[in-house]
Amino acid sequence: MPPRPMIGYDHVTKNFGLLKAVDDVSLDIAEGEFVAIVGGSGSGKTTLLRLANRLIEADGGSITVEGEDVRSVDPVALRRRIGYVFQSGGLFPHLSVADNIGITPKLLGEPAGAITTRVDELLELVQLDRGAHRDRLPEALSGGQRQRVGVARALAAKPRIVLMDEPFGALDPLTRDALGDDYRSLHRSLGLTTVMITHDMTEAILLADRIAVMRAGQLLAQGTPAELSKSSDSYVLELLRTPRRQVERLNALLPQSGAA
Ligand SMILES: Nc1ncnc2c1ncn2[C@@H]1O[C@H](COP(=O)(O)OP(=O)(O)OP(=O)(O)O)[C@@H](O)[C@H]1O
Repeated sequence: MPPRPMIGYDHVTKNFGLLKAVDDVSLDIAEGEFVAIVGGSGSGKTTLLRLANRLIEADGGSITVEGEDVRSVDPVALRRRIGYVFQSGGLFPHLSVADNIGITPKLLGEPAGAITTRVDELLELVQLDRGAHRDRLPEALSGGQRQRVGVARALAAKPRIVLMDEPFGALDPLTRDALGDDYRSLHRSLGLTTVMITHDMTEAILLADRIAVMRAGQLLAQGTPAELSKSSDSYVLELLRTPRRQVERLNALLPQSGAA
């Protein structure tokens, strides 16, 4: 028998009025896996992600998290078990970095001393200097620093699963690369299961073990980049060709030596 998935979508459907935002999607995400969801704007990626922690309720099919049907789990309890990183950080503007990171442990009733220790551990984990950052407000951080705080906050309640909605999309390419690599290391060292939405196929190929391609609410294809490259679907092949075409154009434009 195959091991039980950490997240299992079984023929899941979500409608908004007449629109099928998620249309009969089945997808299993194994423990420890890093899965990227790619697809055009409006293809249902965010809806699919939010169905897992019941920020949105499904109309049909079923979803399990760690083997439990999410409908049988209290939504607030479920969300504390699943870290969520928003595109823009989603930090509370009036709370300091430390209070943003510590908000879930505080809601869980942990003692103040334990929260302080946890916040400091998390700042170190996401490579932010404690002294310089713990008391700042989000407005006094760069975009990359805000996303690091967003990751720290998502990890505060020690979740086994992290969902990320375009976490690095709004960052400059160097910061984006660094943060992606750092998060990938955390994913591995903490034994997380991660589902990340991205518009960037290169990022998906470099960071994820497996890629799920959405189009018009449907899951068009899923697999490793090598498996997807054998797809018979022209949209999937086109998505996969994009990074290679960019490299070819770059190679043609940049001199080979000194380009690194
Ligand atoms: N609360 C809602 N009410 C009505 N329609 C919605 C709602 N949320 C999403 N939709 C619609 O469902 C479809 C899928 O939206 P979703 O946000 O899941 O797409 P996406 O692939 O994440 O898009 P993007 O990449 O632009 O964020 C879109 O057509 C969107 O307009």
